[in-house]
Amino acid sequence: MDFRDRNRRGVKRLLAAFAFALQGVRDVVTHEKNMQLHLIIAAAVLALAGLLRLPLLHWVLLLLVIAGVFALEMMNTAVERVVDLCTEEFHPLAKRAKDIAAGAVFMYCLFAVVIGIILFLPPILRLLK
Ligand SMILES: Nc1ncnc2c1ncn2[C@@H]1O[C@H](COP(=O)(O)OP(=O)(O)OP(=O)(O)O)[C@@H](O)[C@H]1O
Repeated sequence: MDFRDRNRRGVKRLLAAFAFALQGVRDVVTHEKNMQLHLIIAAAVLALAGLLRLPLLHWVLLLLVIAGVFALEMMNTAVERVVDLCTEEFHPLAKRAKDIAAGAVFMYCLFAVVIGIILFLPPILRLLK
């Protein structure tokens, strides 16, 4: 499929967009260490949720938070790549753009940890009693 072919219509266009999006997912999963770390942590969190038999609503919250981390990490990577494309020189604006994008992931992860504590602490304490 040629990315310059703008004449695709209907299902073909949808399938092409889907294929390009999957290429993006494969790209970050294979090349980005941070994304690989997020995947390992997400797998561990979901395994723990299974062991502790968390209620369905808690599973939904966990999946929302995990999806948010994945999506933000991908947007951060996209910002990094675009900045690298714009300049290979040191530029204060390039630094601000990259650091703000990384800060967005950090902020979200911070709140994800708090949500994790709220969801996991009570069943863990119950188990230890
Ligand atoms: N072109 C640039 N101009 C100014 N500062 C930059 C530039 N590129 C990166 N930086 C800054 O240098 C630091 C390290 O960036 P570096 O490029 O090593 O990692 P990254 O691009 O943020 O992530 P990755 O390692 O995943 O590519 C960050 O604070 C970043 O903002």
